[in-house]
This record gives sequence, C-alpha cells and structure tokens, in this order.
Amino acid sequence: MSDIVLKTENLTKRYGGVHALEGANFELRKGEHVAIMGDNGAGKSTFVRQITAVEQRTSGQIWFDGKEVNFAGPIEARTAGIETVFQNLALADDLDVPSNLFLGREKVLFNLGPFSILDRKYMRKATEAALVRTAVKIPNLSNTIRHMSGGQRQCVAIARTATFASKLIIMDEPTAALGVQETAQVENIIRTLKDNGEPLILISHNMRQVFDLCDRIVVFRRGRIVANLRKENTDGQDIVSYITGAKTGEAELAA
Ligand SMILES: Nc1ncnc2c1ncn2[C@@H]1O[C@H](COP(=O)(O)OP(=O)(O)OP(=O)(O)O)[C@@H](O)[C@H]1O
Repeated sequence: MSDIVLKTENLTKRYGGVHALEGANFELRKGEHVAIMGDNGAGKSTFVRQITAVEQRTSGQIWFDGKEVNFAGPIEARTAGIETVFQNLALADDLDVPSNLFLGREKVLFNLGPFSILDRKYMRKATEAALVRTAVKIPNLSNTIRHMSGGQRQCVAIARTATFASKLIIMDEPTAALGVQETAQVENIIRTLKDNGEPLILISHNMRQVFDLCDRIVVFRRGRIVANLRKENTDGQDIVSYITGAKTGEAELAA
C-alpha cells in the first residue's frame, strides 16, 4: 500500500438517471504515468472531477497519499497535492508568466490587505527555476499570456502544475488544441516529469502519445473501467477494441 499514491474503490457518480461513472477501482503508484482513454462521454472527465472534488461523488472511496480522503472542494484537493491541467487553462490573459504561475498563491513581501506588496523578485526566480525543472522554454517571462501561442500557454499551465504539485499531476487532453511542434514540447515536459519521478494521470485520445509517455493504460467505456493494461502487454488495436466495446469483460489488472 505504501507505494500507492491514489486509489479509488467503487467510485460512482450519477447525474440523475445518467450513470456517468460506475464502480471505478483504480490505483496509481509512485512515479507511474497512467493514461486514461475512452470514447467521448465514457466518463473520463467525470472520474477526474470526483478525485479533484470539483464535484462530490455519489458513492465510493478515495485514498490519496496513504489516507482516505473526502475533499470538500477543489482547493482542498489542490492543497493536499493534486494539481490538474484542464482543457481550458485557467490562465489570466493580461498577466505575465510569473504572475500566472503564482496566481492565487502570490508571494507577499508586505501584507497590507488589498495594498499588499508582492515579492516579484522571488516569484520571478521561482518561475525560472520551475521552467528549468520542467524543461519548459518560454522566451520572455514578461510577456503577457495574451501574446503567447497556444503551445506556450499550455507550457505555462503545465509548469504551474508541476511547480506546486508535490504528489500528483492530472492532465486532461493537454495537447488536444496544439500543433505538431507545440505537442512535442508538451510531451517533452511530460517526459521530464517522468524522469523526476512525478506520478501523472493523462487523459488522451492520442494513441501514439499514450504509448510513448505512459506505463499503463486504463480504458473507460460507458462509465466503467473495462481495461487496465501495462503497455508492454497490449497494442493500439487491442486498446481500440476496448474503447469501442468490441472487446469486453472484466478489467485485467496489471501485475
Ligand atoms: N453535469 C452533468 N450532468 C449530466 N450529465 C453529465 C454531466 N457531466 C457529464 N455528464 C454525462 O456523463 C457522461 C460522462 O461524461 P464525461 O464528460 O465524463 O465523459 P468523457 O469521457 O470525459 O468525454 P470527452 O472525451 O467527450 O470529454 C456523459 O454521458 C455525459 O453526458
């Protein structure tokens, strides 16, 4: 149990009569990168929303970092060490890179309420360190987000996640809207996270990406986990069979 970062048992979410997530049993171990795949509406985002307490689950249990957790909301989950990069990036367009990295957790030099003075020097240095650690290349930290490309914005969002996530990073389709080069840059960051031993859950529709970056693939279909396979024990065709329902059956538990 000690090397398990996250575990869910019978995690279930219903929206009225919609069974969005049914009895999900899931485990993530230290340093592991796990992909979550599945068709549109399969329950992937719902699963993440229960873990991050963006919504409250209907039933089931969650253990994180060695203890059972019942986060009241996303801030509690974030404080506990779960950081998420969502499809909509939640960046502030008119602020520069350090301000975005520290958004909502600004380092204050003198606390004078609304007139507080921020420690900009500290935030800039910490941002530079975070970008080195995550291998993110941003040409000019003083640029506002508005003046950056989609890929650069995504890199800032990921760097922010990696800076504060002490325990678990979740990315929901981080490259869905990016071009080839930008996708490659984000994938490099993910490899750096792997090298640093940081565990990751990656929701992705991109088979090549999943096989490149992840150790294990979990497939959701109609709210249920239908496969849980180490990548060396499966291939793209096999995964597609589970996604489409051509192959069914109990989830195979990876050894
Ligand atoms: N707030 C909600 N109210 C009602 N039904 C919902 C709600 N959110 C999600 N659902 C339904 O729950 C099911 C699972 O949706 P979810 O967004 O988790 O799928 P997904 O696998 O993340 O899909 P996608 O790849 O399209 O993002 C779908 O049938 C969806 O319509």
